[in-house]
Amino acid sequence: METISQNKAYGGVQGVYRHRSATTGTDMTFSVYVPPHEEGARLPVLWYLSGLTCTHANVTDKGEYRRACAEHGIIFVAPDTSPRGDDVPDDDAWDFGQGAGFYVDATQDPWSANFRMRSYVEDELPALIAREFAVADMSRQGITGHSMGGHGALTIALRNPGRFRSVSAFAPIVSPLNCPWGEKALGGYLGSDRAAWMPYDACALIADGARLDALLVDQGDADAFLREQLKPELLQQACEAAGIPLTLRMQRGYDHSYYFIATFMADHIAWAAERLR
Ligand SMILES: N[C@@H](CCC(=O)N[C@@H](CS)C(=O)NCC(=O)O)C(=O)O
Repeated sequence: METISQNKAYGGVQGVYRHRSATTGTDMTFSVYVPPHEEGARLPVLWYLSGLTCTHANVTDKGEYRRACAEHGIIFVAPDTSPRGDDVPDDDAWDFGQGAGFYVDATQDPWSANFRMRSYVEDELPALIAREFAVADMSRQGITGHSMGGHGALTIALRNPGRFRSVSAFAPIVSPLNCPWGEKALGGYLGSDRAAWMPYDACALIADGARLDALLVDQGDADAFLREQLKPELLQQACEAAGIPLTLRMQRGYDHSYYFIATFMADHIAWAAERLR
């Protein structure tokens, strides 16, 4: 692992790191904020998965998470959203290819060689964090994310029961089976057999028996993607039918941007802190 930058912030260290990923076959960049702590302390880890077009840098620059992470003693990890590079397949559209990995392991050519973000985020990066950051207590993990990253957070938590004590999301894609972004991405990465998409659909996973202890979702009602892509009512119905306690907060006047995320970031960190103590 190579250190790209380290800056003191709120008494802790905001770092950006790069490593060679065996999973994606590319270099991958991610950011980690380690709050101030006593020597020898072990701190919980909150994963933040980003949305379409993002790298680690969007939330690192605009997410305003460091003050709350320092207050609660939480490590904040932000991976990239896809493999990148001149040798990596891409698409002209902003919602497919590089910057749009959808946290799936692609099975279709030409994507399957590099686009393995499920395995990267579920397996390789957690192992690297555990190895390189002695302060990280991997028995206390939480996960959150935005939009495509909210979809990633929900599906990864639902597929890995017991791993995340805290789950939340900002304006998540809740059912890729039922929105244009999802149909395009999962169709492209996984092929036309929709049964293969099921492990990547939060609502389908819940209908199939997957459970969460609790879930916090913030959604702006002025989000331009709300009605066509995000459809929180589908998650609400799935959670109601399954008895999953969902706190869905429709936030009046907020859009899809990092101004919205930054406004409610401290609430999500407090939500995680309560469950990661
Ligand atoms: N095409 C627009 C819309 C895509 C969009 O809103 N992406 C969200 C995630 S789904 C985002 O966080 N964009 C980057 C940013 O706001 O910093 C863009 O390129 O930003």
